[in-house]
Amino acid sequence: MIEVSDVRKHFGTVQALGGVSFTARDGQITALLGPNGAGKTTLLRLLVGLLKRDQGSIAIGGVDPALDPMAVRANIGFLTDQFGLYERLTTREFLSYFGELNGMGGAALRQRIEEVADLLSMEDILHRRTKGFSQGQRIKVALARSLLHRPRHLLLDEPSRGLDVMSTRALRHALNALRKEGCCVLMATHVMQEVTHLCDDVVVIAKGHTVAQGSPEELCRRTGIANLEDAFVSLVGEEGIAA
Ligand SMILES: Nc1ncnc2c1ncn2[C@@H]1O[C@H](COP(=O)(O)OP(=O)(O)OP(=O)(O)O)[C@@H](O)[C@H]1O
Repeated sequence: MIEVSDVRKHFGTVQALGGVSFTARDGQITALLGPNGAGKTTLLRLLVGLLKRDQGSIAIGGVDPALDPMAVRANIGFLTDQFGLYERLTTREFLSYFGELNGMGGAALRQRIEEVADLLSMEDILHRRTKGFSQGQRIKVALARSLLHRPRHLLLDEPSRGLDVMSTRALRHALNALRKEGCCVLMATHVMQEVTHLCDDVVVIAKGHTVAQGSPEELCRRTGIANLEDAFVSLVGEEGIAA
């Protein structure tokens, strides 16, 4: 479970987060929905301990990433927009390397790489060097890396960008499987269709503040608007859109 309470963060005079609070539960996929500049990436970076908050509290599986970042990272998979691939390595070599960094090895690691490749439908690129990979292939490798150590929490920053229809379906299938295993998935996204079809819960943020939290159906009911995209625009308001 991820618990966030009144988290604030400034970069100099820029307020990135001015008070974000929500809970993301185990066995659920929670969407982080907000206009450009709302603070989604900043929040994810705070959650994994890459940034330090100015104020508020964060607990990932009960642990504060500011106090024990290593314990939190052992329990978290993080997909950012920086994939950090090593282009001279094949996908399998890259995953082996990061598996070993996470204390895995031998037959167990080899088997886990096959499992993750199967989950993400990426068997065809396991033997290839990552140099020249398409955007979708790069995302798959980075996602595979974040899943190798079976994290209980998965943080994804716009995971479906650049994915074709088949890869998007493979991603959805993988996220559904992780949800069934009880994983807590938090996903920043702009794709309303993905939120409607995949997410149990939605946290709406605008200008660094939580605006609403609820299932897609609840948000539609609350706003009296049948379509999630229109409900989102109504919750955020014209002010948030211009942020
Ligand atoms: N390192 C930084 N230095 C200065 N300002 C920053 C920094 N990182 C983020 N910001 C600012 O904080 C605010 C939130 O940015 P953030 O990247 O978290 O938004 P986002 O919701 O992820 O946006 P997008 O959907 O466009 O990716 C923005 O105004 C951004 O310019």
